[in-house]
Amino acid sequence: MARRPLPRILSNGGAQLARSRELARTAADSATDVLQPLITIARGLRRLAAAARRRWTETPKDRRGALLFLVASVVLVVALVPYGPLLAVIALMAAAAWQGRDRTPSEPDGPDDSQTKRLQSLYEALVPYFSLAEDPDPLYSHGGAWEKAFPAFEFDDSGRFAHLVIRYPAYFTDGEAEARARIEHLLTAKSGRGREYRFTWDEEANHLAVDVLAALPTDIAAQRFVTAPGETVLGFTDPTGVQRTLPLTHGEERRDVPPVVWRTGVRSTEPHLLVLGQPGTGTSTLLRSVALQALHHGDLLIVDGGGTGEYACLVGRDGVLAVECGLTGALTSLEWAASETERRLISLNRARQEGRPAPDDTKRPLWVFMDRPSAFPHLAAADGRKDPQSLLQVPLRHGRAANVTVVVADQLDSLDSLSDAVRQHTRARVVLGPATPDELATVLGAPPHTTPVDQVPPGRGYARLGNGPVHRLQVPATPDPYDDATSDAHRQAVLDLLPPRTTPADGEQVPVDEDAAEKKISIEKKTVTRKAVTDEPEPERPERPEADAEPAPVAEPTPVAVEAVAQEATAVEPATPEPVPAKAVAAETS
Ligand SMILES: Nc1ncnc2c1ncn2[C@@H]1O[C@H](COP(=O)(O)OP(=O)(O)OP(=O)(O)O)[C@@H](O)[C@H]1O
Repeated sequence: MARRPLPRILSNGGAQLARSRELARTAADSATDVLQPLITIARGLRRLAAAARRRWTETPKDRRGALLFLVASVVLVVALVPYGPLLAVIALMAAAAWQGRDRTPSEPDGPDDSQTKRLQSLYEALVPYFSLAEDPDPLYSHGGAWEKAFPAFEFDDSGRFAHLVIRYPAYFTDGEAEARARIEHLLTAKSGRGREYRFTWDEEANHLAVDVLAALPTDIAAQRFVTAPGETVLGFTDPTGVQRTLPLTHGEERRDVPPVVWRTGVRSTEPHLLVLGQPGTGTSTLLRSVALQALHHGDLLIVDGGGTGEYACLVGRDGVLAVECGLTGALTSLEWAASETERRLISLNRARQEGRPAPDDTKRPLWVFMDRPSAFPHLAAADGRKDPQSLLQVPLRHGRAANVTVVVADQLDSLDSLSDAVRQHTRARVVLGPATPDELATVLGAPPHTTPVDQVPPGRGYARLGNGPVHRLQVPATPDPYDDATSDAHRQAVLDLLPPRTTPADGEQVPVDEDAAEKKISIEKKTVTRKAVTDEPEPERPERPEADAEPAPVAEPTPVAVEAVAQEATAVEPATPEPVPAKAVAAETS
């Protein structure tokens, strides 16, 4: 369908609105300047009237008659005297102007003593970095004047810098990352640790601006974000970093917050996501948040190497194909994801060659989430089986065309254990929790322009989409609703987002004995093409396509409606009822 252009007000409305707002502000400023005397006199008259009213109410009732008589006599005398009324009006205006003058004490010019000491000490600290012995007229010298070096500064209420502009000599090597890092490190130490600063280097003007960043909001709970299909909110950032805001609800309150939006799908330039962080910094929470958003438009497959059951709330939900914690389940699910990617590709290629639009069974996004893949390799090696991570290669390499998105999360120090495919194809990156500038630069491909701090709340970090800027990030609170430590409000927010349970979670209703449970195949009533995922020994599969080769042709599965079938296990009479671990959806390829 041909796309119709947006109405002008929507396509460039932002710029027009900003211009109109600027014009209105300028007009208001000019009007205020012109009308200033009138404003002052009006304010004075109001104050005089208030004083008169106060005087009248303070006067005892028995003396009000005398007061009234006095005022009437004065008015009469003024009326009879030549030019009396005119002189009275002039006197009244003068009194009003005097009373209406602005009485707020003027700001003291320049910094106070303690602020001057801070500026001088910072100046001295910068001397070794910004001076050369051969410079005949150094901007920085011991005992020199800081006034020339710091053209603008602001202090906060605690007396620490809130904003500072630093001039530096043209010979300072501001193009070198190490030289900049040294200055940024020094300024962070001298301006107060524990706060985040943004450094803006103006290489043309030889200026460095330092700004203290406000903390990102940590009180945003999971909710239905206003986004288009294919857009996922990773979290929230600084207003200067992005062009857009999202309307959010926070209890009764509504507010607009700037989001970091990640776009997936065939047009995405960063179709897969890698999340890294120290333990306990919120990587699983981010995956849960993304999963809840993905469920609105797609199907999900979750492999949890951590095995802490953090995705249990998703088991059996409409659109959740499988939540796997064990090695066997992970392998079979990911095998299926790889072959489904191939099937979609083949189907799409065939349709394109025949001049048909993309078939319907390739359009619904498929999401593959893998939390802690680094937990599997040694298990797989001990068992003589392949590392599940290797099965991500096809979805990662060909997923974009096939509408398959991969999200991987792991611990920061496991970066080396991630496969080449994961590292090459996850161009959307997030690092959560404390990280050194080097670690951030390694993962994100560029250092952030803000100082990382040591103490951060969970869900705080940095995000970078492809070659874009590095954003500060705060992930919305999306806790595990089954965790006892979760607050009621946050638990309810997550539960409200969960789709209904269409597949009973294994073990909820089907009591079977332990041996039988090993053979249990779960059930599903979907008509989407799916491959059976079982705990049976993995069947022999055709070779996976090599990195750059075309996907190996596989028999194209046709959609099959799979009725709820309890296989094998249900025939066994349960000796001891045991919950069965959640297993994947069953379906058949033909
Ligand atoms: N964005 C967030 N807002 C509020 N709390 C959060 C956020 N992210 C994580 N938390 C809290 O921090 C704790 C750890 O979160 P989570 O389990 O997601 O971290 P993790 O990095 O996956 O840890 P692990 O490595 O142990 O699996 C949880 O109690 C969680 O509720």
